[in-house]
Amino acid sequence: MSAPRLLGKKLALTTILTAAAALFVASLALIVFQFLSMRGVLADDLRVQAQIVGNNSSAALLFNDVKAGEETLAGLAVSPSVDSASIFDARGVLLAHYQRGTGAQPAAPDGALLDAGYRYGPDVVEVVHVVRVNQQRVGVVLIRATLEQLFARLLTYAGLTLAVALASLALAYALVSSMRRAVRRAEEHLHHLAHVDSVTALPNRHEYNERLPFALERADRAEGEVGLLLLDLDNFKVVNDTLGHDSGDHLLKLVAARLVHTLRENDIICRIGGDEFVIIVEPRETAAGEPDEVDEVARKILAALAAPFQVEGHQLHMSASIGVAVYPRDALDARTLMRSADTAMYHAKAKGKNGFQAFQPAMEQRAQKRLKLEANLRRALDLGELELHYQPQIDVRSGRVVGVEALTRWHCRELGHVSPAEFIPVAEETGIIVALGGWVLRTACRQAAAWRDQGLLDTLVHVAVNLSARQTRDGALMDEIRAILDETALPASLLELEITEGVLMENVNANLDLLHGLQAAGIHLSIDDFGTGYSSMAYLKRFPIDQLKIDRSFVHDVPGDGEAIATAIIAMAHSLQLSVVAEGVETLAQLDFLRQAGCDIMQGYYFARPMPAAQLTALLREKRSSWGERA
Ligand SMILES: Nc1nc2c(ncn2[C@@H]2O[C@@H]3COP(=O)(O)O[C@H]4[C@@H](O)[C@H](n5cnc6c(=O)[nH]c(N)nc65)O[C@@H]4COP(=O)(O)O[C@H]3[C@H]2O)c(=O)[nH]1
Repeated sequence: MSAPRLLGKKLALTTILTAAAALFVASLALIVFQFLSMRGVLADDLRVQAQIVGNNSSAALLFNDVKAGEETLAGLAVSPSVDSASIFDARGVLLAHYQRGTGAQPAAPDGALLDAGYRYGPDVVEVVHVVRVNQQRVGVVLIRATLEQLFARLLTYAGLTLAVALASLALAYALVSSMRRAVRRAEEHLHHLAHVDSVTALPNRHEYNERLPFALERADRAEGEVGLLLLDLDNFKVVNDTLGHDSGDHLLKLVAARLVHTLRENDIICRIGGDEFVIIVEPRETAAGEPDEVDEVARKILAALAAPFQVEGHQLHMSASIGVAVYPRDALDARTLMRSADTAMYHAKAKGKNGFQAFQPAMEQRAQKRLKLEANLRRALDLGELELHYQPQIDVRSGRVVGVEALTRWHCRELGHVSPAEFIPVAEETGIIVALGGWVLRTACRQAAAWRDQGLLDTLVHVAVNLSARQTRDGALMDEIRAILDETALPASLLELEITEGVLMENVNANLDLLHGLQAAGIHLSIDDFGTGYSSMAYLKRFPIDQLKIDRSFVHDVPGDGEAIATAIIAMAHSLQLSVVAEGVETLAQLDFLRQAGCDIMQGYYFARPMPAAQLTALLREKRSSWGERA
């Protein structure tokens, strides 16, 4: 039995014992009081009877009439408590006597009794009455009553009192016990709510916070280790957003059940929030050469999650990213251990998800670097450190510039030149992208409007701007774009928005609404990095898009391994009446292959690198139609 329960039981017992003692003392006082009052009533009654006998026996005393005296006393036979009664004359000589049953004849009352008029013995009451005629004492009546009957009644009374006391004690005990049970149930329920996750029935973050230090203490005593695995489901948000929260919860339950089924009983599995789980593993000692047990657990989990989940009629493929940190190797306390696992998890995500990463100290340095980058990025806009460069897109058939892609450049005072591939993801995670994306849109539209005003857009049909995932989720995006187009007076048809295939597929339904809204506004839509986001023809048909951009990685591999994919993408795009842009074209061989495969537009270092607006303005002024040659 647990210590608080034992204490609770002891407390209840003490309460009951105290109540019993109080009841006992109260009952005893009641009984004594009852005894005294009953004895008082009896004495009063005897006094009245003695007076009556005295009044009736004055003649007998005056005439020494024994018979008359005895007749008077005989009347007392009706009083069951009267044991004996006697009449003495003035000299103290017995005149008449009445005795119930057998008993010794009493002596004449002594002076003390005569003075007091009554006397209590252990089991008798004696009452005397002095008989006077004309103020002369002619005799004394002595009545003696036994207390036996009073005791018998007192016994019944005490029995009743005891029975009532015991019954109330039993009732009190039953009440206290049922109250204790109710309180215990309430406590257990509260404990359950506070420590157990209501969706998966796994221990929650609170419980995790309590259990991890214990595991670390055990490891200290046994000079062992504790592995902490931080697991984050990949793209769980997509399930929540597309199938609804009930399906999301259902999936979490299934994931939890699979974890429980896969792991050992003494591994502690907790859900610490959203789609995050932690597993505390206390590994056995592994011999040299044996695989690390904690890493093995991570592999087992990934394998277990690989099979699809059936959620309300849908077959869902889930994966997870796991960060692993080991105490005391990677951290010396619970908080740092969690931070290390988190850093490792972040790296697992960055490495393409569906994998695990064990913590390495270098990761911490990278995390510090990232923090520095974030702090600088927050100031970049205000300090005017950002600039847009523009990279031309060339129509393969006409050799003219038909578009430019706006790409952000950041020259940080502290960190020097930082690549957008590095800072855009940070801007995404921190939300800075909302302000940054707005600035890019406004600057690109302003520049395009300026080129238009200068008559430089005769061949240029679009200025392309990248939209990040966070921006697509921003409900205010449509209004912001409209406001920017109004402000810069740029026709919507000159603006092209590029959304990566991965972002588009993250939340198909919400993005469909957004794309329809953008299309209705007359904005050109292009899918960036196509071929990497697993979208199917069925999805593509549903999206109101104008153009696909073949991902750089495939272009890099043509001629060669990328040929089949590039050809397939071009064929598929054309069958859907979409134009195709190949990005990252660096060589003549790539250009030739893509031209022959039917690619419409190309972009890459072969033609021109991204350049500042002024430089592109000069190039546009030349109105060159020979972009097909090198820039
Ligand atoms: N190796 C090679 N690379 C070429 C060639 N031609 C162009 N590139 C580079 O390829 C990237 C094309 O942009 P992206 O796919 O949209 O990929 C972009 C885009 O996803 C993101 N990004 C850049 N600017 C912005 C922005 O303003 N907003 C958002 N949301 N993302 C941006 O950062 C990514 C990287 O941008 P950059 O470093 O400017 O890199 C650019 C560009 O400089 C080539 O022939 N060879």
